[in-house]
Amino acid sequence: MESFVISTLLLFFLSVFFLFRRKKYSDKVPPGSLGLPLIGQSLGLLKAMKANKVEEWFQEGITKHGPIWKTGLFGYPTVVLHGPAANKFFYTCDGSVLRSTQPPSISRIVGSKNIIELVNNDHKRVRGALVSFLRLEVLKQYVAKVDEEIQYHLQMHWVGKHEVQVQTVIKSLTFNVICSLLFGIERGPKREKLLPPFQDMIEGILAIPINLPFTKFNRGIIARKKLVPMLIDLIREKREAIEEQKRVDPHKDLITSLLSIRDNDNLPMMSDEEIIDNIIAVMIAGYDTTSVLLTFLVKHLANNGSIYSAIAREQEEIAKNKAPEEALKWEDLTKMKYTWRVASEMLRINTPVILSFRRAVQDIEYGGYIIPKGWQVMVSGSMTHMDNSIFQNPTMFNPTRFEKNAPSPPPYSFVPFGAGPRMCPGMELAKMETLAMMHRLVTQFTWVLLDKDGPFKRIPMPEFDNGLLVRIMPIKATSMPSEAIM
Ligand code: HEM
Repeated sequence: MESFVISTLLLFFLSVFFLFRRKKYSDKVPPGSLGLPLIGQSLGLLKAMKANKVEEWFQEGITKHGPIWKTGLFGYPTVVLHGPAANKFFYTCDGSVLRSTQPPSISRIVGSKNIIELVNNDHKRVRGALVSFLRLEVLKQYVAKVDEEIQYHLQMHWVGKHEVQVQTVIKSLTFNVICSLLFGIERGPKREKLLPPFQDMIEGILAIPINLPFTKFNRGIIARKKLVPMLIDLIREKREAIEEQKRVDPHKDLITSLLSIRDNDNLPMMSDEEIIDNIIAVMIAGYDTTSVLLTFLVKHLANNGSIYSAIAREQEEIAKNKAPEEALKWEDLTKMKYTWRVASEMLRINTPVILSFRRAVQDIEYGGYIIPKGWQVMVSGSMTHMDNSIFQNPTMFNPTRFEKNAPSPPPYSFVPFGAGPRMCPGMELAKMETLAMMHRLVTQFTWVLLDKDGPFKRIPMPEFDNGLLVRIMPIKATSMPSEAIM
């Protein structure tokens, strides 16, 4: 209760403060209306997200005011920006000008030292440590490990089943890949113990931040308290293994890598607190995003026999040159060019992370306007993805846009993974997981949607009604359908 009262008072004082600053800059801030104090136009945006109409919501603002406009969102006056130049400004601005932010309720669950909260040198240091494991040269050696998790997943959730709730089960796959690859936790009771607090944390992050007993937010805070001792034990075990064995591969898993990495004075690059908050951040950042991409692909392939068949032909060609049980290798993934073009087009048309936020650290001049210090700045990558001056017929699903000889989209117009110093460090892992899963799926199954259009809401990540229910049919080893998938 106490924290609810404090948050309400804080928001009240913030709105009085911003009201005062609005007066100071009233002739220089972008056009638009901040709406009601605190609420602004948050309800309209949330409604548009639920109806999957965020682009329409944006377009309405652009039509009324142009590509730079102001509104009130989630307790803050907000400047909304649109276009590749705006994306460039947003994604490449120094942290001392535009700062990455999360609502305080999120950092309470994820931890105050998580990468999204960090700026300048601290951000560079922690990001460098994460990327030293998540970079392609290191990940390449783990293709077989990811593939092994996928094959186990298919055995557990697909083989012998008639119906599958795709999004629901694929979330368990992304959780298991993270546990295996990033945390080095083998399948079994230890991994299973992590899942309930992790799920409560995710729900807490997405919930209204009211900390009362039995609210989802409260459960998220309690879940963090349960998870942290487990992570402390894990860190202790890994540290002991490094000390005892002396020659432990620093790239054995992400935690071992973060513990092994040293600065120029041979001191640990990250404190244990930073390691904890950032493994939680990576867990959360890599869970929903990749599962959403895979779910959209399954949905699209159910409705589009020719794209399914083209992917299946590419994957069969790869499978033909391997022994039946042989694991996928990095070289196999490099041959999945068409499959990745389809995934890229899916990322364009159904961008998993649709809104990105920053906060102005100082008064900023942009596009002839002032963005006052403390105001929020928001872009939507999806808006440039759907801009018909950049992508012709933007609503048409057309993977040939990403062919080698097709003209590349202008810089900062295709940004499903963001761009600049905060560009997604998990991109290569997401790509690896997506390609390996598509290989295993199309070489073993065909499927049809049981919910006609596979509707979904953004809350804020896309959530499919019924978890995207499909009927699946196994493919006999040698009989690949040549055209449609029934
Ligand atoms: C299809 C899958 C994914 C998509 C579409 C995606 C998208 C994004 C986007 C757009 C950002 C930048 C947000 C901003 O600048 O405001 C981001 C950041 C981030 N992503 Fe991903 N992501 C995906 C998968 C992953 C995975 C698998 C991991 C971890 C293994 C991950 C870890 C992170 C982290 C740690 C950040 C923060 C980076 C920083 O602040 O420097 N992501 N992601």
